[in-house]
Amino acid sequence: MKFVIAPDSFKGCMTAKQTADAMREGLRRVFPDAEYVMVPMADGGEGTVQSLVDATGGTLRQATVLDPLQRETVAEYGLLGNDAASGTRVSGKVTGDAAEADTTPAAPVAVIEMAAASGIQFVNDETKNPLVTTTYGTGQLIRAALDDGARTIILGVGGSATNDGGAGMAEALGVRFLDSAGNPIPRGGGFLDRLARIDVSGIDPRIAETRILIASDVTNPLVGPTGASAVFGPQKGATPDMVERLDANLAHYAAIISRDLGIDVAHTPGAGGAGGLGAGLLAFTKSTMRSGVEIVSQTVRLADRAVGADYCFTGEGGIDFQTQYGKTPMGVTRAVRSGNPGIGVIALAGYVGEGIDQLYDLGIDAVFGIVPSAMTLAEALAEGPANLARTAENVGRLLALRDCKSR
Ligand SMILES: O=C(O)[C@H](O)CO
Repeated sequence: MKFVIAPDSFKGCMTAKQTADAMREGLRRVFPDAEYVMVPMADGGEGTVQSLVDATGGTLRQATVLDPLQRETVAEYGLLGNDAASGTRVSGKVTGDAAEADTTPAAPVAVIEMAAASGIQFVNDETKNPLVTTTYGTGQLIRAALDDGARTIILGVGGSATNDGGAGMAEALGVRFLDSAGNPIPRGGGFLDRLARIDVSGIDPRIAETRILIASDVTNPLVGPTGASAVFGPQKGATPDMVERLDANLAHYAAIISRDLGIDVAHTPGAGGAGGLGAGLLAFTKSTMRSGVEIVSQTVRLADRAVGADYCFTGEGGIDFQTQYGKTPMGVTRAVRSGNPGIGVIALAGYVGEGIDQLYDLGIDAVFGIVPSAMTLAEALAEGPANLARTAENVGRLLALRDCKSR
């Protein structure tokens, strides 16, 4: 028997690696001699750095950067390791779009979550203010990864405190945003109306050799009623007046980008991710926007690793109808089925919500909740690993029975 174990984290309870370990522990009680292919997963959101570092035997790195309010903080990012896919080095070899730009095959691949430097967790009800928050720290993280030699960067976009169109990120990489007198404008989305000219002559030359894979959590455009400011501004503290001002500023920013760089970012799907960081990345770097779980699946070569497997166990803290929209269990299902159409896919979750029957139609064979009885959230979190292992064991018992009967 061969199992692929490819879950996301159970947020607040277990990392993806701990989740995978608990699943394997349960299955091992039934199938002690089975082969287990361990692939901790993520969808580009929180936990992506940890999962990819764990999946590839990579390293966690730290850099001192500015948080969204321009206070110094230490943020983590990752460099992928060599043992992603059955010992095959991942270095610079993300298949698909990234491979084309991979001018330095031996260069490490970095993984960054923008929220590590510019996330909403850095502000509170008193300090959140998307007029002034900046993605400068995300640019500093990119720089740190370049210093490490990375020329392919997987960048998780989302969970931000910012609405600056990625101008802060670009500034940290050497782009200058100037007013009509030729002076730099202040950082923050509230000041982009002062932008008269963009000067890219000082951009870090390594950016031209670097492919950035944007793993965005949304497909919203930069501006308009479904844009960054209107949809995500309020959660960052924007009042209706501020939303209007921020949206107008991003439209002005997009117009100057179009005039000075010849790139249209106003309406590109995903450009509105993380307060328009998606737009800034598309404008100032060699970036490609992709589904986060697809990027992660390709990076760890999940489809290849599922060849010959009987079952794939995946899962996430919560599973419901939204799982079909780019969440890890769905992405894992697509990836393993592409390499192995006959594989059985079983999803385990802490919470099972409405609409999971849609997932059956999309290829997930069965979904199981792991909580055995009514309990508080604190209890469910504390007992998560044991509950998960027990559920995996019980599903394993069913599989063993089926196996036995079919013989
Ligand atoms: O950071 C944000 O604005 C949201 O997560 C959407 O990307």
